[in-house]
Amino acid sequence: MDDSEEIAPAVQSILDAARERGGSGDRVSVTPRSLPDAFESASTAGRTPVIAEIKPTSPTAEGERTDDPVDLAQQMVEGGAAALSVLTEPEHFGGSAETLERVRDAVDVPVLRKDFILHEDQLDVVEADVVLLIVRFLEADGTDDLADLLVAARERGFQVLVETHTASEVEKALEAGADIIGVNNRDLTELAVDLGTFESVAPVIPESVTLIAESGIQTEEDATRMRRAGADALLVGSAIMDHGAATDVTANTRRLTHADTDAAETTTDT
Ligand SMILES: O=P(O)(O)OC[C@@H](O)[C@@H](O)c1c[nH]c2ccccc12
Repeated sequence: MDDSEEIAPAVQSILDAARERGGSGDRVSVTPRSLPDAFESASTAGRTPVIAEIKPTSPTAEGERTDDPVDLAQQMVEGGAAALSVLTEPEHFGGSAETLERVRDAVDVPVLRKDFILHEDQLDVVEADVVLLIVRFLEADGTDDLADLLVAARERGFQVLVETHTASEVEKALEAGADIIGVNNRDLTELAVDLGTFESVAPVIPESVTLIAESGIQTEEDATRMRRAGADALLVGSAIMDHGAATDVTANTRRLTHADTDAAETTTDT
């Protein structure tokens, strides 16, 4: 499938840059901190499982946060984040592998490496507990196959979050053997966010899969809405980082980790 004409120009530019990046050459081998266990212990402790994302900037953000990512990470954990996500994409998100390394050294929670991995050697950049593979971007010519990359990532010890946006992408993720699936509420063709995306896609995903609602979650109501629709965890960036403003990251995180934790169970009763 050739989607190059449909993808937003900002996203195309991210992909073009990603194609150029290689790995370090040395094969990474990691002993990961379990993501499902981290969600489980947050739930047991009465918190909504949240992956808080360190994203200094992005094509849709206004401004850039320049404070120390390690400080931000500690504030997120203090606010009850079950896991962290760190952008390592340098050109459009202000990320780096070094940032992820420093953050992972400073906290005990699992850390997701957020990047645009298109080839196996791009897995060999930095140790992380989880890596992201985006179904949509692995359909283009010249990229590795999703199923092969999933195996390659697991061989290195990584857990894998497979990102989807539609039911047919979920189908592909399941066929490839994904056991942690994210549904991105942000549409990569227009960069518009619609929380209805998660609600419409979630029902096709089996119970056995760890299911994550990604993007566009701003308020406690949004968090509750995603939990009611079946999210085991929420991936939140902008609402916690609050780009451009020196707001309280701990309080921003706490607001969402203390959103209605009964919401996920409520649906199973009805
Ligand atoms: O800032 P938000 O709307 O809370 O979104 C976080 C996260 O879901 C988003 O950054 C994201 C989802 N998938 C991605 C893939 C690459 C880079 C970034 C992303």
